Amino acid sequence: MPRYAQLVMGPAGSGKSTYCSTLIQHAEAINRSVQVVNLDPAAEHFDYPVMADIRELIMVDDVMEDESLRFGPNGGLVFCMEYFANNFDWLEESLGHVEDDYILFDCPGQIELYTHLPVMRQLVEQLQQWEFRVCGVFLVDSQFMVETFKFISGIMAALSAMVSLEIPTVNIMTKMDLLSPKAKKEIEKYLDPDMYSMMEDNSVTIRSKKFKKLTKAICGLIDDYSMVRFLPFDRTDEEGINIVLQHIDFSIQYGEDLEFKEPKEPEEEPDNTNYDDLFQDKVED
Ligand SMILES: Nc1nc2c(ncn2[C@@H]2O[C@H](COP(=O)(O)OP(=O)(O)OP(=O)(O)O)[C@@H](O)[C@H]2O)c(=O)[nH]1
Ligand SMILES: [Mg+2]
Repeated sequence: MPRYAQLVMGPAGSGKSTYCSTLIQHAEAINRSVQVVNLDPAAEHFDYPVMADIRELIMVDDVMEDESLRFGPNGGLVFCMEYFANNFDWLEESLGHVEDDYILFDCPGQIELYTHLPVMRQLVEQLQQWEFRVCGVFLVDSQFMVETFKFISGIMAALSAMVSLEIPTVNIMTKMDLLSPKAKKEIEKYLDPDMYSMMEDNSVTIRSKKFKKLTKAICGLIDDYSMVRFLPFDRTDEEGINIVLQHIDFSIQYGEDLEFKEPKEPEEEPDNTNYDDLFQDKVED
């Protein structure tokens, strides 16, 4: 039986930990078992119960305080993640071997982890060896997406994660609840973007010919291959959260191998039910 994992990624402060805790609450409400593993060795606050916490293995503060290493916060994080990659047996022990497990991995926000460092890919390969089906969930803050150029750089970040990890990826625009109704309307065009017309709208503001050409080529590439779409995520909207979850479940075929469970019997049957009435057409005299 497979197990299922979401790698929750995205730039610093994009809402990864909030996404995890929102999803945990949603899963509880719909009676589904979902657990979280914190993979951020610099995490200070999160409000979900963890199945495992990388800080039990290594913490950024300890690495930064080490006199022989002398790392700053970013170098310290990279050191921690490399240490983690050399100690996957810690993760294996913490995860145990439960079939049908569904686990969210709350990852750190340093973008270099998803662009050129090998650790996230090594993690994916390791999880796959443990029979996990892994979906990447890439979060981008909607506050930064209301302008075309910010949007293109958000897409490029999501794309580099997709290309370097080679797993199905669902891209999510977070913090939709903070947008005004006008901004919400404005952002709709970014969810399933028509890059060519977006480019046309903004090309007037680009003065350099070469830069215009490059931006056009990038937009064309994104559009031609329909490579990036975003799903809106509003933590106050249960229906929207459900749609996001359905997309992710579909990409890792969650539910296909689950055994059918009998629905719960109602506590008490109404004693005036006449089943013959329900199943037979009544003939009126
Ligand atoms: N209103 C609102 N605030 C949000 C939402 N998601 C995150 N926030 C706020 O944004 C800030 C950062 O959220 P986190 O969930 O900690 O972001 P993160 O991506 O885990 O951050 P790092 O782990 O530091 O990279 C917090 O103050 C959250 O309360 C959201 O959907 N709506
Ligand atoms: Mg976080």
